[in-house]
Amino acid sequence: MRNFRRSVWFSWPYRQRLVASVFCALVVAVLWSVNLGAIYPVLKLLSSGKNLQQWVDEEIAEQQKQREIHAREVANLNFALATLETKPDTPEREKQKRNYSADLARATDLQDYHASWDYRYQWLRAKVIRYMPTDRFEAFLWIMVGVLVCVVVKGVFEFLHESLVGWVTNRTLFDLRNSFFRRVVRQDVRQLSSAGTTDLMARFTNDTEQIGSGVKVLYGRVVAEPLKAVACFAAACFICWQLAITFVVVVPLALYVLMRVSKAMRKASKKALQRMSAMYKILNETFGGIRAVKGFTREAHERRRFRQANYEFYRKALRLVNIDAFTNPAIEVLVVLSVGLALGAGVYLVVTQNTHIGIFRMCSQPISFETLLQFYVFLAAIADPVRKLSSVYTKLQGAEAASARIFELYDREPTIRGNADGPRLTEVKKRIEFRHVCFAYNPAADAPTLDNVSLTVKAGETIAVVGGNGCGKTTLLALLPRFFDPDSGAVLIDGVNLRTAHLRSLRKLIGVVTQDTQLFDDTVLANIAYGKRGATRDEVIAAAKQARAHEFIEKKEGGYDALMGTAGSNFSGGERQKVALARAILRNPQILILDEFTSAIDMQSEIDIHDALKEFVKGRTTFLITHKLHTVPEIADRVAIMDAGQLLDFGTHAELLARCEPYRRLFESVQMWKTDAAASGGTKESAPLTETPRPVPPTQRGAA
Ligand SMILES: Nc1ncnc2c1ncn2[C@@H]1O[C@H](COP(=O)(O)OP(=O)(O)OP(=O)(O)O)[C@@H](O)[C@H]1O
Repeated sequence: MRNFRRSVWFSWPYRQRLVASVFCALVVAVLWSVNLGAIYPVLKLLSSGKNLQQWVDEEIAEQQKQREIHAREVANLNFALATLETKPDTPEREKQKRNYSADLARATDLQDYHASWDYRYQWLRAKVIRYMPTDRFEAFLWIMVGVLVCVVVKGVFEFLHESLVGWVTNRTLFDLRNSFFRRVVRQDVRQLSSAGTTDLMARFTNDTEQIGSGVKVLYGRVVAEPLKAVACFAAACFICWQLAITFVVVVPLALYVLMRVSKAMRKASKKALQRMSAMYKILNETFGGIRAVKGFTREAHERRRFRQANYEFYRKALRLVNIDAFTNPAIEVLVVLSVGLALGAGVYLVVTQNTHIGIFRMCSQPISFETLLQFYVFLAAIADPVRKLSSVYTKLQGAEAASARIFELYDREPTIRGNADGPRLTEVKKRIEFRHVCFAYNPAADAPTLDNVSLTVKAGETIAVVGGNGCGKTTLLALLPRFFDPDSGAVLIDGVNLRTAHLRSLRKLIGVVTQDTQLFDDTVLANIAYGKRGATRDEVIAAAKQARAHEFIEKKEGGYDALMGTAGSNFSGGERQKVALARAILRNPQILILDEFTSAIDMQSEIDIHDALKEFVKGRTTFLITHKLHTVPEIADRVAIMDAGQLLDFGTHAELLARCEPYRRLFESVQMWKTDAAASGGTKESAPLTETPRPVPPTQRGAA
């Protein structure tokens, strides 16, 4: 339960409310046993043929009579013992002395017992029964009214208890979710992509809900139900503690059963939560990619996948249900066994009117039928809270499994640290340098994604990064904002190793526009303003104009206040890219990374955007990943050509055309493709780089 204890710790700030809830539970427990205790006087009224005053007076007289009898017995035994002391010290005298002493202890005990009951009846007579009507039926009605009042008061305290527990539970979850979010969002890209979005969502929703049920039963039932049981047990002990003790002999067995069940429950809960995560994943993939599903008519395939995941969850959930279902009857059998043991002993005492069972003294005087019945009512009343507690245990185990999943991620320390004391980067003065950089997403399994890449870019340059699919262009530039750190080698800005630099200052220097635009379900205005904290509407509009987005935004119903939909789904791919570009422009970054940012933009807009960019990139260092090589000469100062994680060559367009065979072939093929497209009606907008260039020997590589 270590993990669940950590979840519960989030309630600590609200301990005062918890204490108040425990007080309410205590009042409820006391009133619960008081109500049950009303059975005894009612039985007495019915069975004895006397009113309450007569009954209590008779009881007082009886107790006093018994007390006097035992007091006389004590005096006689004391006298006998004193007489024995005067006789010679023989074994016979010692034996007699022992017998007398035992009798004296018993008689003193009985004298005290009757004295205490005398006192209790006297108290009852003076404080309660004195005010009761002498008519038996009227007295019964009074008792019933008393019970009703107790039930109403109990109801009020029950409500307060539930309400306080509900408040603390929800507040605990609120804080836990916030804290969990804070911890997770700090983690770096590699850690978050390994967890997977849907699994994370499942942990935030389903798992925290499960913890919520655990916390609720902990503060609700785990506190209130034992208090009820304890109150009833105390009342049963008040009647006859020896009989009550026989009730608890089964407790070790019950604890053993609960322990076994808890272990099974914890395992089953963990598996069920994992299956639930898997189901979330399929739902997310299917509905997130619904166009692909429908376009490729894969509904049946998705249905099968979902059915399988759903079936797996159903099986695990069924196991949970079975364990839970087993707990209740098992505990009930044990409770009935305990009640049966205590009741059996009580019935024996009533039937035989004995005070002993074998050598054990069970009570000081024979038990009446009414007393046994009242005793049984208290024991039976313990069964209800105990039964409720048994299901609590299974819930707590579920919460432990969920907490384990939450804290597994919660405790993960980010590998990329903020470097609060590191040098702050405010601008790029001289150069950005990739120095012998090697990187693999999974160093144990994969070949390196980047293999000894060295590249030096002067401040203010625009660099086109080109190469075939999967050659490592995006990965290389992801090292710049430190989405990842190189496995070996270093990335430096003006000689400062980025590993040591102040992370926030570094990221503030950079604006990124990716092909996958990553927009939020908010207004256009909010999406563009995301790039700069506190941006005004005018600034947003100016940025949108530069990104050639203003026109289509104005045409949209709602203009800048139009909602973009989930991941910008209310807008076309090209429009989304223009909004993402406006966001980066608004940030006014020193370093601009444009990763195939015009892949979905039409030819005319692309020409417009390039015109705008020519102005915008002045004074900034810009990296442009592109497959559209025909745009390279007009916008890029130099070109880096990559293949299979290696830098093939680096130089100006003219230099590469002259010395880099793969680049020349690529460029020529793009030119040919463009000419063909123009001849066939010009329907093709731009020429993609389809051919992966062959590596050239290192001697031919351009120096950085
Ligand atoms: N998160 C990831 N985990 C594991 N491997 C990855 C991950 N992202 C990319 N890769 C792999 O790393 C290699 C380089 O990917 P990268 O995205 O850098 O290529 P790219 O040159 O930008 O490709 P493209 O032109 O298609 O965008 C690819 O083989 C890709 O499969």
